[in-house]
Amino acid sequence: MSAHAHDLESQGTYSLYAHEESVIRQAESMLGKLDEVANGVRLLAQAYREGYRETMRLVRISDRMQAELHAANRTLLNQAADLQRLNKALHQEIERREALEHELRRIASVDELTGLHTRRHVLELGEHEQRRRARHGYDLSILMMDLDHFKRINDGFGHAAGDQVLGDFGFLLCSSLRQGDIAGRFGGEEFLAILPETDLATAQSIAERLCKQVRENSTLWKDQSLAVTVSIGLVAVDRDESLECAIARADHALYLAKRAGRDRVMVGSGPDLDE
Ligand SMILES: Nc1nc2c(ncn2[C@@H]2O[C@H](COP(=O)(O)OP(=O)(O)OP(=O)(O)O)[C@@H](O)[C@H]2O)c(=O)[nH]1
Repeated sequence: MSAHAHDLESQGTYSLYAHEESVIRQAESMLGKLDEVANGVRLLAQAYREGYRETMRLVRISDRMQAELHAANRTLLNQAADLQRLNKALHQEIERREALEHELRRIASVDELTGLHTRRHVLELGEHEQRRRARHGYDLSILMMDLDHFKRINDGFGHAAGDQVLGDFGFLLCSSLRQGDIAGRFGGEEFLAILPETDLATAQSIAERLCKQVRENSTLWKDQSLAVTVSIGLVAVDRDESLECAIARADHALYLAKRAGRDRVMVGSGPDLDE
């Protein structure tokens, strides 16, 4: 025993296993470090799990958003197809209305029986002509015509025969006027012609010629020849006179033609002399 060991022993603190204890202490210290490492690994694993959970949450949100976007896209496509269908239907409806409007305008302006302008339309065109003439100062004449004893045609041969006579007169009137003249059916068997750039003398010769043509032509109706004549009242529209006044004067001249025996042309008096 060394003197030092002897001293320690004598003090009662000497350990026989000092070396082993040192090894154990080192091992314990290592175990402590291993614990620290294990704790670190646990923390890392925890962080990894949380990160993974967050990633999965984001993936789920992204999937949901994608599905929603897909659905929204499908809805938009459906809506676009609906809009296209609606647009097509609207176009068809617009076209249908335009055709209807066109047909209504045609019905309102063309007399079915004679192919001439209707009363309303011939008046519109006459007003337009009167305004044009007021600006440019050319002559303007009007003829008011009425088939004579027309009732006899209807009564004797039937309404359809009367319609045929009216149609034939419309055709004759149209073909005896110039391009630019305006002819309309004013009432049942009454007609109005507006002759722009035509003075009274020219209008009179046109009216006389028409009177003669009607007299010389007849309507063929079921192997029968239906003769008819026409009476005509004629005026030259005065400067600043309204179309309405001029028509009233022509109507009065027509009345005088009827009273004088029909089948003739009567020239109306001037607006100042006309009562
Ligand atoms: N067929 C047919 N007849 C019509 C039409 N519109 C009117 N009328 C007839 O025309 C005839 C006109 O007769 P009135 O007004 O007495 O005149 P009118 O027999 O021509 O005798 P005046 O005018 O005096 O020469 C009536 O019988 C009406 O029924 C029509 O669109 N078609």
